[in-house]
Amino acid sequence: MSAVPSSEVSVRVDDATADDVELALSGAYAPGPRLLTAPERAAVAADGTLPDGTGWELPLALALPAGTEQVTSGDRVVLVDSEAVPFAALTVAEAAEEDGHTLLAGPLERLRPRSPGIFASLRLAPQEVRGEQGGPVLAVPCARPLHRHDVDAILAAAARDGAQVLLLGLVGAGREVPAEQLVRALRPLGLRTRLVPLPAHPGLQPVAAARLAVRVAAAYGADRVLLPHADGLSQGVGDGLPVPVEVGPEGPLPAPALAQLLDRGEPLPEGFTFPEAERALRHAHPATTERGLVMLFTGLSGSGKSTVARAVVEAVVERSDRTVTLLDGDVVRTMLSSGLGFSRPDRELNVRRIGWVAAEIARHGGTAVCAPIAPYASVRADVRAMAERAGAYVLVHVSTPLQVCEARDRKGLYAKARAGLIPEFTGISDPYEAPDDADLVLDTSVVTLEECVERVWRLLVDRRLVG
Ligand SMILES: Nc1ncnc2c1ncn2[C@@H]1O[C@H](COP(=O)(O)OS(=O)(=O)O)[C@@H](OP(=O)(O)O)[C@H]1O
Ligand SMILES: Nc1ncnc2c1ncn2[C@@H]1O[C@H](COP(=O)(O)OP(=O)(O)O)[C@@H](O)[C@H]1O
Repeated sequence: MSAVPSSEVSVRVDDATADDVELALSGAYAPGPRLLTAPERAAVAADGTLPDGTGWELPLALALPAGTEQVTSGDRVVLVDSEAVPFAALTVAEAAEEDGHTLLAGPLERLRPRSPGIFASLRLAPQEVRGEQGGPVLAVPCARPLHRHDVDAILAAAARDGAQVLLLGLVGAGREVPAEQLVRALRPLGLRTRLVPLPAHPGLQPVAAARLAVRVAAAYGADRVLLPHADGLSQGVGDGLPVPVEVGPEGPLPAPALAQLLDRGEPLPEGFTFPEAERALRHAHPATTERGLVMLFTGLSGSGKSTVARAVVEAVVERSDRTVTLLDGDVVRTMLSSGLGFSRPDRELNVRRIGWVAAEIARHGGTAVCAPIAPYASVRADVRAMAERAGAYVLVHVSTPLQVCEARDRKGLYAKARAGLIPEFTGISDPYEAPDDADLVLDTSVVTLEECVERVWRLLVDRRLVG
């Protein structure tokens, strides 16, 4: 039995961290079920080994979210996933300050299983997969559909070595192709497929990411590994691991050319891929004219956000096949954000909610047009991140000067704000942080409504967001 912890806090972790913890707990990660200490992380980052010489790439630790009570060595931290399941616990061995964050290290233990997710039967622990087969195993870690030339190379390599093929569909957080589409693309190949929740690690160098995939494949029982689309990365693997065979680098259609055809919704070259792979790709990467879209109009009260946004919605509906939802300030504040006021936390929550709903609309291929003041740059950055994960994002700054907005004073609010009757009024007694990342700036004191609409439309046409 473990010692009684000095204190216990709960920390909600993002999906990528939860996936990493899951792999550490399942035995797929070389350091075992634990998060790495500062010296270990430094060694891993510097030369791809733990201090004891074991090869390892991932400097896995837990950043304590801002606002969480401080923890120290000996405390227990319960990790809660995005479905609110307290699935693991960390006994803190080290709490180190790094780049303004507290990074926690120490042993992990499982508290309860996480929701297995879709295709649960394909998600097995390394030891279960290792127990499934005899003889040599050629593993192929894949994060995107395999095309004909990949499959030809896989089958040739397997035949050469008399090996069975094991497709490891990498499906963790941040992956380009969602799990369901990857499985649909891989299944018809008739090869043994297992899903591994290895998230994308944007901080890792490509060589390190490739090595990590090879190590995880080895943990799943592979003695040979094939990296599709590896583009020379396998040169850097070595280290006593199965030497990966490479397909590639790109096959007959380089990735940028493939992306361009998908962007334009044009046909792929005859015989390049399988129908299921093409379907999966088009689903994950729709033509730009069919991709979800979030447009955010930001600006002072009275700047013209609602007026321009409404006119843009009408133009988009009249001129394109897009279906549009207008998240207008009034509707949002009476429905989605009813009860919220205008303090900084309330405004942040209001704008985040708008961004979340808009991103969901975009995720399903729709168009969301939003027109809140959205005065804070940090929250607009969050909205941009949510939207870009789901589709395209366009930020329009309606930059009409304060004096003009105040002179318009359609709702009589500026007069009240000046009289001190409305506290925290944007532009008068509350800040507005003008964006420096706007795609378009419209000053409605000098640009007519018709011209505003045409400028937005031209931007959409230039970006191929409307056909
Ligand atoms: N204190 C204060 N500051 C700014 N605005 C105020 C305030 N109190 C009420 N209103 C009215 O609320 C509208 C702004 O709401 P938003 O949801 O767009 O604001 S925010 O993005 O959450 O900051 C805004 O509407 P618009 O004129 O359409 O922008 C105002 O009419
Ligand atoms: N070029 C223009 N574009 C948009 N609105 C304009 C323009 N010129 C004048 N206006 C007027 O400015 C006011 C803007 O109000 P509104 O669209 O509700 O702003 P917001 O949503 O930013 O508070 C409206 O009365 C509108 O008729």
